[in-house]
Amino acid sequence: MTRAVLSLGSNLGDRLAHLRSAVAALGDAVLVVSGVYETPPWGDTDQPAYLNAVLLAQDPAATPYDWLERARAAERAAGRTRDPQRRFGPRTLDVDVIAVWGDDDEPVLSDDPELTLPHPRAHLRAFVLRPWIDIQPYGRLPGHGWLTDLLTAGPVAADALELRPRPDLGIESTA
Ligand SMILES: Nc1ncnc2c1ncn2[C@@H]1O[C@H](COP(=O)(O)OP(=O)(O)OP(=O)(O)O)[C@@H](O)[C@H]1O
Ligand SMILES: Nc1nc2c(c(=O)[nH]1)N=C(CO)CN2
Repeated sequence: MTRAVLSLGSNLGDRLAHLRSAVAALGDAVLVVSGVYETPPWGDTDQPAYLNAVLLAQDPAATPYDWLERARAAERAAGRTRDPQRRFGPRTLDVDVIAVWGDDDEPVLSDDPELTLPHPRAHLRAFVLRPWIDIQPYGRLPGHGWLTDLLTAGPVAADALELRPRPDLGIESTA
C-alpha cells in the first residue's frame, strides 16, 4: 500500500512540539505537511483549543495496518496522555489515519473497528478537511466526495469559519 493521509492534533502541553514530533517520527515517508491551524475543540467542547495539521505520506511497503502502527508509535513518542474516560477529550497527540490508497491508486475501504477506512468522522471535521485542502486542493475523501464540497456544507462550514490559520507556526522543522 502506498499513500496515506494522516491527521495530527494536540491540545495539551507544547502543542507545536507534539505535532513536529509526529512528523519526525514518520520520517522519510512524509511527502508534504499542511499549515498549522488553531481550532476550537470538536465533540467535547470543555477543553483547550487544538493545533491541527494534516500530512500526506508514502511508503510502497506499508500496509494500512502499518500506517496505524506508525500513527500509534508517533503518539507514544510524544508521550501521549489522555483520559480514557473521555471519548473526545484532551490529549498531547492524536494521529488518525484518514484514508489510504493502494498501489492501483484505489482507496482502501475497511469497517474493522481497529482500523476503519476512511476514518468514520473525517467528513464531519473541519479541522481535518481544511488543512487537507492546503496540500490537496482537488482532493476527495473516499466515499464522501470533494474536500471543498464537504468543507462548505452544513455544520462543517460553520466550524470552518472558527479555524485560525497559524502561519507563524511552522511544522516541517524538527529543530
Ligand atoms: N482510521 C483510524 N485511525 C486511527 N484509529 C482508528 C481508525 N479506525 C479505527 N481506529 C481505532 O480507534 C481507536 C481509538 O482511537 P483514538 O484513541 O485515536 O480515538 P479518539 O481520538 O478518541 O477518537 P477519533 O478517532 O474520533 O479521533 C484506536 O484504538 C484505533 O484502533
Ligand atoms: N479541534 C479539534 N477537536 C478535537 C480533536 C482535534 O484534533 N481537533 N480531536 C479529538 C479527538 O477525538 C476531539 N476533538
